[in-house]
Amino acid sequence: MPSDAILIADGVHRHFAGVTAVDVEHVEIPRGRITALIGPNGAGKTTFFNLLTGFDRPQRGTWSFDGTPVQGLPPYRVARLGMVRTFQLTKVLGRLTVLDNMLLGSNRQPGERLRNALLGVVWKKQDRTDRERAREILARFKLDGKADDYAAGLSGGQRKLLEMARALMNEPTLVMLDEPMAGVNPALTQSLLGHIADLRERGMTVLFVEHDMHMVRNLADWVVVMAAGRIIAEGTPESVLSSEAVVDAYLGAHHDTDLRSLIEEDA
Ligand SMILES: Nc1ncnc2c1ncn2[C@@H]1O[C@H](COP(=O)(O)OP(=O)(O)OP(=O)(O)O)[C@@H](O)[C@H]1O
Repeated sequence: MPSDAILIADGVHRHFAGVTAVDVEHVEIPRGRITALIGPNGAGKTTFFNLLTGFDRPQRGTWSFDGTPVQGLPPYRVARLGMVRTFQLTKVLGRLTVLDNMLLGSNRQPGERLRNALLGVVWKKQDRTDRERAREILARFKLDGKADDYAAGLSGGQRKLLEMARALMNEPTLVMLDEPMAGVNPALTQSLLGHIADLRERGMTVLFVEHDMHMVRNLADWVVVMAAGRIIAEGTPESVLSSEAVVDAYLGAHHDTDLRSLIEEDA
């Protein structure tokens, strides 16, 4: 599918003391689409996310985002280019308010904030713009009523929503979500699905890691499968989920998602 790729990675290799975590020869993520990165536990999905976004360094490999080489850049510079990610375990700060968590997502650096604070009027204008944007996004995620509450009081699902909302403060073009549904109760699942689909409607590209095959089926335009660090298959959800290699990769790892029954459901 990727005739127009927003992210292209080549020869990315990361090992930890003899264990190969990531060994990706080549992968492309299509622009403006939702791509699911799936694979059994320990396949290397989170490590690959960490490498791409500068939170970890590979032993070798190159990748580019929107034509710009990104390898070697620290996370904040990757984010400034428009490539943002969320974490499997949310990094929401409980002792800050929901609104302050959002302001931390703004791509202004603390130093920049300080410098601008000394400039008075300029800072006030930028701060007001950031706050307006934060409230606007919170309203979209139905968290505006909680803007002044401590984030510690949010449920697990609301934290996931807040983390996604915060990622949007940077006006990203690529949003990478690491297991957005993990720990989310069924009441919020539908709303999260809607928010992810909405990102695509707004022209963003989404790459998400997920174990829930119903979600992959419902949401993804394209699926990339990892096993033992390598990309073993890619294609549309229908073709990938009926591939024997994919089923073997999951069942071989005794994965809890019963892919075989999902496939039989379709037959
Ligand atoms: N910091 C680390 N030190 C040592 N080994 C690591 C480290 N991070 C990851 N690994 C190893 O790398 C491999 C890939 O792990 P990773 O967490 O990327 O897989 P994953 O596909 O995200 O798994 P899951 O679906 O369970 O989150 C595993 O064997 C893991 O034990």
